[in-house]
Amino acid sequence: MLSLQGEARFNRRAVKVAEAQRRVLEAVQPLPPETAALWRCGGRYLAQSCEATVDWPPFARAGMDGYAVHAADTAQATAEQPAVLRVTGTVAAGQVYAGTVQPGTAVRIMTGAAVPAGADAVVMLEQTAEAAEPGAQAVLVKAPAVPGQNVAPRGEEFRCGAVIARPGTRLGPGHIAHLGTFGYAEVQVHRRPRVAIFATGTELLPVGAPLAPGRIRDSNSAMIAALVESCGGEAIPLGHIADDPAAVSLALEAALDEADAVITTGGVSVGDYDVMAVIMRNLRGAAATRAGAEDPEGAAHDLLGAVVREGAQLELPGQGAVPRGAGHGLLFDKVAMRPGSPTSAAMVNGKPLWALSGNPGACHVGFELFVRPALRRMQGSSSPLHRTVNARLGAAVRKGSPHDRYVRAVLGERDGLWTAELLAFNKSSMMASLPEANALVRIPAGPEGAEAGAEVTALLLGPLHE
Ligand SMILES: Nc1nc2c(c(=O)[nH]1)N[C@H]1C(S)=C(S)[C@@H](COP(=O)(O)OP(=O)(O)OC[C@H]3O[C@@H](n4cnc5c(N)ncnc54)[C@H](O)[C@@H]3O)O[C@H]1N2
Ligand code: MOO
Ligand SMILES: [Mg+2]
Repeated sequence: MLSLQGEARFNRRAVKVAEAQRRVLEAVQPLPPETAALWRCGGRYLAQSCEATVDWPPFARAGMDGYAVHAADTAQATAEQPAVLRVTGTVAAGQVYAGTVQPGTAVRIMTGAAVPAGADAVVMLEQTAEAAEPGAQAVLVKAPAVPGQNVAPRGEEFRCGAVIARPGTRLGPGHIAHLGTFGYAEVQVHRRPRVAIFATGTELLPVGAPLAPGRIRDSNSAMIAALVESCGGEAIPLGHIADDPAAVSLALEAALDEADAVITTGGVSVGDYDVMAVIMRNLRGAAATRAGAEDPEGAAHDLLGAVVREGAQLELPGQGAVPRGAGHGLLFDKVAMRPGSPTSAAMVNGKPLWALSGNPGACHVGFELFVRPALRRMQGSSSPLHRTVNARLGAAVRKGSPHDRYVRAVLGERDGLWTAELLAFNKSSMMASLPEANALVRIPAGPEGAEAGAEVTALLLGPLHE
């Protein structure tokens, strides 16, 4: 069985969270654009610039059902002494009134219809009455109208040519409404990353299996799939694999062939069976190996295959230069944070590979900090990192830590300020607090934790209204 010898397993160098994020974001590229039907574009990232193709509204539009009038005709109107206007026709939404409204006349009009030429105001139906004389075709206006009343002028909201959405914008329902308005039946959006996911761990069982002594179900794979889908990726679940280097290497190669990115969970620490740690370690030397290789793809293949053939006896080059954005090699294999310190990431032939921790809490944090921003970037996002807010801690944190901690929390508003209540059961190995958390709160490294009311940074995990 695979085993890392001596000191070799301990010389991983921790990088800071921001540096690890920078390395991942520099390494990945937006996927090519594709054409998608507008109604399927919610949550997708624009790969084109979109402009208003007409003034909006495109014509002066009635905002009420009532009568289109000359405001001046109604200046003296009261309930007791209404203005009497001759009604010359009706215009429904979608119709265009052929004539011009002359002084002393009115046209009955419906909400959304084009206000006829000549009229400068719409009087709502409730401020009018039918004329008493039968067949008189007249309306009594009981209140004065002012010019422009209940009329949305042409171009009030958008001028033709104005930019309505830029490349990198994540399309929400509001953007979709604009694009529909301006005739974008199809839109150029970045392709969704196809993300293969597999778990390593001999103890793992499929979710549908009964428990057996010492065994647990692979819940991380499904959690990661949900996380991938929540940021626009397409999850390709590949199941779980025993801690067998040959099997894991093969699965990894198949996953890399099939997908744009791969996420694994488990086996990244220093245990005897932590297979992913060895695979990531072998990618450490990738830059050096590749420089001397005639066939870079072949070299990459060897780097994975070497685990199978040679296990821990590999000749491992030193840390060397990290090939940032270069498309192949380790990005980091330790992060100065809790939980998730063994979280690792690499590029393999231009595709990102994340080896997340097996501990569910650490797996979740690793995804949020290093995978979500990158999947956003692969979709062309112009702001891939989490939105953060400054919040006050609801209660003191008594525990110090040598590294920044990312603690699951519920963020809410108290006395007009964001307040973060840290959740119980938020250790790396725990999952009880996962569903409730709407933020990850950063507790800075230090010997003493933090006081109640201390200002902290909270990374928003999802829309707060959900
Ligand atoms: N001697 C040391 N031991 C450990 C260290 C260390 O520095 N020195 N680091 C600890 C830290 S921190 C973490 S985090 C974990 C990381 O463990 P791995 O990423 O190697 O994960 P595993 O060993 O495979 O599993 C850990 C834990 O999670 C459970 N697990 C694994 N996969 C799944 C899954 N798909 N679904 C649900 N649960 C899963 C697994 O059964 C273990 O209980 O290492 C510490 N150890
Ligand atoms: O770094 Mo580990 O994820 O804390 O427990
Ligand atoms: Mg382990």
